[in-house]
Amino acid sequence: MEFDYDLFVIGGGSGGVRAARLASAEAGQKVGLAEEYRMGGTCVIRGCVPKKLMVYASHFPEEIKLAQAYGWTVHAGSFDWKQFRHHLHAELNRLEQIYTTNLEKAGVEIHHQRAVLKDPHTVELDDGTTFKCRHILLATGGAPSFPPLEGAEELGISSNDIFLLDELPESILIIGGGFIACEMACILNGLGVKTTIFLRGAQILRGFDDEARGHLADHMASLGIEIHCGTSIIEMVKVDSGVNVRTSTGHQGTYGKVLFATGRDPSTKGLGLEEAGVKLGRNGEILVNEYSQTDVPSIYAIGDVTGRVELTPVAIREGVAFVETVFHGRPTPVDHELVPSAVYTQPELGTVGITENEAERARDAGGEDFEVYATSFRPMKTAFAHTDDRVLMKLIVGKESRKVRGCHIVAPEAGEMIQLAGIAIKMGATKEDFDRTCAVHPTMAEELVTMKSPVR
Ligand SMILES: Cc1cc2nc3c(=O)[nH]c(=O)nc-3n(C[C@H](O)[C@H](O)[C@H](O)COP(=O)(O)OP(=O)(O)OC[C@H]3O[C@@H](n4cnc5c(N)ncnc54)[C@H](O)[C@@H]3O)c2cc1C
Ligand SMILES: NC(=O)c1ccc[n+]([C@@H]2O[C@H](COP(=O)([O-])OP(=O)(O)OC[C@H]3O[C@@H](n4cnc5c(N)ncnc54)[C@H](O)[C@@H]3O)[C@@H](O)[C@H]2O)c1
Repeated sequence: MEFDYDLFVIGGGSGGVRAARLASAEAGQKVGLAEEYRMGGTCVIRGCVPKKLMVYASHFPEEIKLAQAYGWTVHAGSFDWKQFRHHLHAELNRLEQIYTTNLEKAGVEIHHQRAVLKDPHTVELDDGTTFKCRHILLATGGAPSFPPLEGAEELGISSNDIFLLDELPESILIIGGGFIACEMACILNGLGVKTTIFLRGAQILRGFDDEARGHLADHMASLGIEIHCGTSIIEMVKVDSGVNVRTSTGHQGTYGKVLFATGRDPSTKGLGLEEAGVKLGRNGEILVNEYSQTDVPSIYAIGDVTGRVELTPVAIREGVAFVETVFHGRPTPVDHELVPSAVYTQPELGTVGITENEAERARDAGGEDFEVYATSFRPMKTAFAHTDDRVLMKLIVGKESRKVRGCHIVAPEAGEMIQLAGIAIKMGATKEDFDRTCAVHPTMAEELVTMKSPVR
């Protein structure tokens, strides 16, 4: 068969862009890529990047309060959302252009339109053009999902909409207790929006270490964020000042906006997967093997659309491993073990490895026993300002192996700290390796190498 492309990538997000660039520039393949919205995908346009810039913006009121305690005569004044949004989008445009230019420089042919599969070797663009492709990589990511509640999509907004708001509401109700719910709650609260969270479960951030979740929830509440656990929304009605909401617990209230942060669905609708014979899992994710290959040998999938670990660095690594496997003849399975991550709340939660609960379950199932080292303290910077802010550092250590199997940090800049702890833990460091590492003083992170006795 004659092919138009050695590789065609559908989706110009974190995973797709990296795979396309490497396959073209390093492996010398003829590569095409289709992006239906904006180059850079979720992370650059409506995820990590604009979110982190909003995190920075939201920190200033607390910093200014601290500055006052340190002797500065400063006042927060007011926040100009429109000015910030203008600057934010100028920055996103700049990044989008860089992504496009880098792909072009690498020799990738970009098609700025939607693409779908026709068969195992054919893609079709929106304008009807078809291409024969030796390999096809699906990197279409995911999109916010709304619960099946009447009015949710019409009256509610998703994280996509936050970055485009004309003005910040006076109040917001956030539904959900995951990454996006907690980050957006801290951001919007920091920017002066009265913020309430409703979540179904008993605590925010299911799946994270229980002690870390409790510590963070307390801190978020102390900042003025109202968190209602065990609460589901059952009715939404549009009113002049926003949306009136009724809950399963009998609560009724009106909020300027209602943000659904209730998870994301893999973007597979109308992609032609059935026609091509690609199989989906229970949550609509594309099923792949350890090399990101689907059941159809010429079709691979990476990133959020595969529902494995939904993080940008993971999508990128899956893209790199795909190119190694398919174009360099070096079969490279993707390593999803011990992926560090951070939730950019106030303060941040950094985590790598197992939680105390997981360690308990593993032990009860006949696995290794474990020790918990933990400390909670008032950090020097904010203690000076007489705030009650506390930091939590926690290590889960294998009792026999002595390996540090989990690390959980709730602290300002925990994302930066967990990146470095993650290296040691990925290398298999033991508690004694941590102990013989000299502290850097005075820092918060020094507690990671000075915890002497297990607390449990
Ligand atoms: C609010 C938010 C904050 C986040 N913060 C972080 C963070 O701090 N750190 C982190 O690691 N991760 C974060 N994430 C997750 C991260 O953004 C994703 O894991 C990552 O973007 C996944 O990359 P991807 O390549 O799989 O897909 P995406 O980046 O979603 O890219 C998929 C692309 O495919 C395009 N597309 C879809 N279908 C088609 C089609 N048929 N034809 C053509 N184009 C198509 C889409 O328009 C999109 O541009 C965040 C996500 C959100 C929503
Ligand atoms: N800092 C980061 O790295 C970062 C930030 C944002 C997002 N992400 C990635 O994006 C993914 C998606 O984030 P997310 O916050 O949308 O998902 P999530 O899975 O973290 O949270 C979804 C929340 O919605 C709740 N929920 C689901 N259905 C519901 C319903 N019908 N009614 C009420 N509540 C419901 C869940 O219980 C959960 O609390 C994350 O898993 C993460 O991998 C990462």
